[in-house]
Amino acid sequence: MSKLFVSEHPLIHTKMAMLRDEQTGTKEFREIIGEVASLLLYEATRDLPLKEVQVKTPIATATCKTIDTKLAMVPILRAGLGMTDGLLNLLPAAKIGHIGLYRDETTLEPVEYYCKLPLDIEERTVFLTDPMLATGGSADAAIGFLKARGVKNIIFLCILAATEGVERLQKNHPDVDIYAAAYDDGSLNEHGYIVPGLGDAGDRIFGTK
Ligand SMILES: O=P(O)(O)OC[C@H]1O[C@H](OP(=O)(O)OP(=O)(O)O)[C@H](O)[C@@H]1O
Ligand SMILES: O=c1cc[nH]c(=O)[nH]1
Ligand SMILES: [Mg+2]
Repeated sequence: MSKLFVSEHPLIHTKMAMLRDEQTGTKEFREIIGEVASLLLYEATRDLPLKEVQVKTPIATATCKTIDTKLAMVPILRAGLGMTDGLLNLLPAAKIGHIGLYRDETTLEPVEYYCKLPLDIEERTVFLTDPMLATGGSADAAIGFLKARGVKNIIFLCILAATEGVERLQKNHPDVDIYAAAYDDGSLNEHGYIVPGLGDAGDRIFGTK
């Protein structure tokens, strides 16, 4: 079964409290989403492979280590975009793909409207990002697209995960580790929203409601 990492870091706890607060406005919400995404990526890159390199310092040659895999970020539009700048702060050379999905409000099923991925995506370790993992339908479908393109190493990063979504991903994609800044262990409400959650992440990031 895949790993579920849920952060217990005091910085993330504090920022999650601000994200959950209904009084937090768009500017601050967007900034904090980026900060939490960076902190989460720090954890999610911990096990990446390393290679030795020789670096000439002003004094002598040092044996150093650098990441030994090609990387890509793939945000699930639209809300996943809110995490991208935070990730690029740590890995500015990563390639970026986009998968456009929205969740049908009635059926809660994901509807695809866009997909553009780096040509060599199958050679890359892919960080798939979406702030919210609710029913898991959107992440499940996005992982399916990546696998259909031959991607073998996928790590899913989200700000808030719910039990239903985690169980769905672990059942359908046991090879994909999940990194969440927080986890809400309860049922979704009648509209498929995470409880207590943080509301509609896309609307809060982009100020559309
Ligand atoms: O786990 P699920 O039940 O699929 O729900 C999560 C999805 O719902 C939200 O997207 P939404 O459909 O609101 O689109 P948006 O990002 O354009 O706001 C969120 O950003 C996820 O993509
Ligand atoms: O709670 C939820 C569930 C799905 N999408 C969101 O933005 N929030
Ligand atoms: Mg939304």
